[in-house]
Amino acid sequence: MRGHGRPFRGSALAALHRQRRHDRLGRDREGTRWHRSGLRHHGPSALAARRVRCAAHRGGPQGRQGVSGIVVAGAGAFGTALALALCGSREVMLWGRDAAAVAEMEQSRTNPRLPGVTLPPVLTLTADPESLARADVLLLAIPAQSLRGVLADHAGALAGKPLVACGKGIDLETLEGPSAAIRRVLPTALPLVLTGPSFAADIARGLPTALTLACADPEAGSRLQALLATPVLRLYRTTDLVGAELGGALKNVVAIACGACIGGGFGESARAALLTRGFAEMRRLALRVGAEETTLMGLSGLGDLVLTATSECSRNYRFGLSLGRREGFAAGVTVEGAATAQAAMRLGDRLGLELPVTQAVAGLVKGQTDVGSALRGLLDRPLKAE
Ligand SMILES: NC(=O)C1=CN([C@@H]2O[C@H](COP(=O)(O)OP(=O)(O)OC[C@H]3O[C@@H](n4cnc5c(N)ncnc54)[C@H](O)[C@@H]3O)[C@@H](O)[C@H]2O)C=CC1
Ligand SMILES: O=C(CO)COP(=O)(O)O
Repeated sequence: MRGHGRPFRGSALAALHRQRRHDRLGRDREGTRWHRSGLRHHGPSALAARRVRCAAHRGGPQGRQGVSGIVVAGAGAFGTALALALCGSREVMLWGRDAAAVAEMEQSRTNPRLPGVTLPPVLTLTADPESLARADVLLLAIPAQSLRGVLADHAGALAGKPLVACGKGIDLETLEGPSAAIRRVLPTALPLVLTGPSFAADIARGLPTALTLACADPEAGSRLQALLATPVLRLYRTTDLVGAELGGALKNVVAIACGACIGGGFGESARAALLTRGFAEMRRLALRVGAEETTLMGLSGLGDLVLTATSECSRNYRFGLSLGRREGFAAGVTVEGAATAQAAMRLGDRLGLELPVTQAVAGLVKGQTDVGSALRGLLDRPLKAE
């Protein structure tokens, strides 16, 4: 049973201690030490890493004082789902930029982007930017092309804190992922990435989900893992930020290709080929910019690709379907793969990499080609070793 509807009873500290005990057992089995004084990470975000430790110790009392431990920024489908998943046992606030939309959510206790889901009273909603300043840890469920702007607009509130990027895309201007955006705009913050196969609707309903949490500082990563995991939201940690965020970003491009393939009537065998060759491209690009193979093979890469490129619950896949069927697509729906296809193309060009599936998607999105021509272009490529 999930904790929705259970009032927060100031038990965040106790919950955290339980989690840490649990985590310590796991780490002992792995042969690593939990108790370690000092920080391994001595970069500009060392202060933020220290904050993680302090937040872990202060979670309960802070909650009782009404100072939010965790703020989820971005009251769309994913931000709302994450806030719902965490709010049963922790002090969580969901922040949205649009005061009218937040007021409507507060009044109806629903989010139109998550039909059929009720927001429990324990989940606090706000449009007040001051709430960002009071957070110990922030989850940023913001689309990739807006992230840098949000970081800059709220720099004073976010500087020096652990910032968990939950969006999946590559910035069209900088050709960087969310962790680099955080480092670029807020060098004193501690960037983390939360990514992996997870539809907001599934998380919001409390269905079991496993995600990757990436943090360059292993100790801070462990603490955030303990803070953000729930009985049904299982987090695996890695220090490979680049691999985690690129897997999450690039799978959206391949999902558009797979949707277009089915929408155009080219069949499931062709989709399997696109998924596999698309994954080869994801791997080629990600490894070139420093990602680790194991990350690409894990939840944030292959895992999320399999989910997104085969399910009509995915907006990227559905967008691809509409391209294949030559239908329109609803405006205002977040389709990260559209911009990320262009960004990945530019990155590939800069690095001298061949990314034919990405190129086809970029052409489709821009209306420069149709699905039939794009597929023929892929089939006509010179025969080569796999
Ligand atoms: N919906 C899903 O199943 C999942 C989504 N994600 C990722 O999460 C990110 C957000 O997606 P969703 O929440 O689904 O999209 P959404 O379209 O439901 O919501 C996006 C939210 O971002 C907010 N936003 C946009 N620009 C903003 C800005 N400048 N300042 C403040 N807020 C801003 C919007 O107001 C909106 O509330 C995307 O990168 C997506 O790939 C990741 C995993 C699952
Ligand atoms: O990232 C997702 C699933 O892991 C959500 O996919 P869409 O953005 O395509 O809906």
